[in-house]
Amino acid sequence: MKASEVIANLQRRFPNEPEYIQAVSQVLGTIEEEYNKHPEFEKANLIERLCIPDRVIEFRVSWVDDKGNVQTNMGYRIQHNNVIGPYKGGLRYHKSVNLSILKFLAFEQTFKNSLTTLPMGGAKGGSDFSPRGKSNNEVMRFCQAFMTELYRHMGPDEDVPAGDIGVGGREVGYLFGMYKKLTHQFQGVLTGKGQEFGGSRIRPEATGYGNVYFLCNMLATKNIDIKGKTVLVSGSGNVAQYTMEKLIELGAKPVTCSDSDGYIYDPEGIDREKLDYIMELKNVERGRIKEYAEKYGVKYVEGAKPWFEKADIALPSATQNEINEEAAKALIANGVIAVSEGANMPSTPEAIKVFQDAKILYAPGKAANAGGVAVSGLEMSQNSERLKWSREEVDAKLHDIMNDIHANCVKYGTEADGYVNYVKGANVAGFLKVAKAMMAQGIV
Ligand SMILES: NC(=O)C1=CN([C@@H]2O[C@H](COP(=O)(O)OP(=O)(O)OC[C@H]3O[C@@H](n4cnc5c(N)ncnc54)[C@H](O)[C@@H]3O)[C@@H](O)[C@H]2O)C=CC1
Ligand SMILES: O=C(O)CCC(=O)C(=O)O
Repeated sequence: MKASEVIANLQRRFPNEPEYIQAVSQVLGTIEEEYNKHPEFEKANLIERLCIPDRVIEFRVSWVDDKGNVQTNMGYRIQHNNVIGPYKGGLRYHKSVNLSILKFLAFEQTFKNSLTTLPMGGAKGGSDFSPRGKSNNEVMRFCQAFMTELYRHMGPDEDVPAGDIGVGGREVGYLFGMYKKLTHQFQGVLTGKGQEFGGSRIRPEATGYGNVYFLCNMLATKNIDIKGKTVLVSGSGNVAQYTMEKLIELGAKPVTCSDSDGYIYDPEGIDREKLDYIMELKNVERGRIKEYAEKYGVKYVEGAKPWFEKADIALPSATQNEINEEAAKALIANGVIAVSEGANMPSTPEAIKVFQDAKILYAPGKAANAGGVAVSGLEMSQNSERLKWSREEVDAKLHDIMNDIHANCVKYGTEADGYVNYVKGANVAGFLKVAKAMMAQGIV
């Protein structure tokens, strides 16, 4: 396989899908050498079958807003690969959602899920519907309309969606209710469910906690303690909130967080009380992060990202391509020692190069944020056995999984000079498991 030729071919076939091509390019560039050690892969044209999703489902969603107007949105589900388990991955509701973004996310999910050690294939879905500014009733009607199409493609052994940007506990609840109504089945077909109806303990916390556990593993390779470190966090949604919670618990100091309008900088640190305020503001009142700055009298920067502030560590937890080359250079110039991605693909290829050239600790999302889907996998296990595990049990398993992913990155990513290329490590480890399963299952 020649990575550049495969990428050029995909670019020709999918000319309007830049995020998808970006994600594929990142992976192919790092697995090429390993792939070419296996002539049987090339003979089976494994790479093309792995890059192109198994299935793309696209549908119209019609719903009625509070004023009685009929609205339409697009709905999608990308079932990327199910060789190691049922399709699994979140749903994103955001006005920017399109095929390119969902195809990149589904592709990444396949490798991420492989890394978790659990039997889950990769998928992603969502809609260009934005819950922002909508009433609860509008969100409910939209979720119900979305499910009237999606339910045909789901099942506990077929495809198990969950949350992502714009889809949290509220949306998962409405989606689950409609699935149950349509099918008469109470099944583990969605994860991130409420604690009262089959949700796993620690699932809401898992992505953020898992990212901090992964970060601690990276720091440990340099004998660095997280205690006392200042941290730039972006986003203020699910991942950002529980990232900050774990940082505070471990004695680190988050000093920024953001939303799509801007970021706040609190040099004293966001403590437990201030985090409770953010959770209330974002999860209940659905307000803007600017209000934090007004309440606590700190700096708010409109229309900007937090990467130009000084800190020891950066944990991007908002969205794709939120750190560009210029921001990466600023982070390095300001002395950042580690970047660990809570979001999916938040760093551009140019930014990643800056981090790796500077030889800082840098973890890609598919390794560092895999704790969320891992606990989703544990939720599926609990649903299957009709049991609910304790917080301690789930957290211990999450710890083990993040340790295992870190060890695999070190195994496959350590370079001749001892530097751990976590991108290569994660991609090769994730790839090998999927590739071996594909070979065993024939050309299907
Ligand atoms: N929820 C989960 O379990 C997992 C989420 N992720 C990734 O983490 C990231 C955040 O997801 P969640 O916290 O679940 O979503 P969320 O909807 O709870 O929060 C998203 C946050 O990002 C901000 N944001 C969204 N688009 C933005 C933009 N264009 N510019 C600046 N800020 C923007 C929002 O204002 C919000 O604060 C996404 O990249 C998602 O794919 C990754 C693994 C699992
Ligand atoms: O929990 C899940 O199934 C999906 C999580 C997710 O969307 C992600 O890992 O990006």
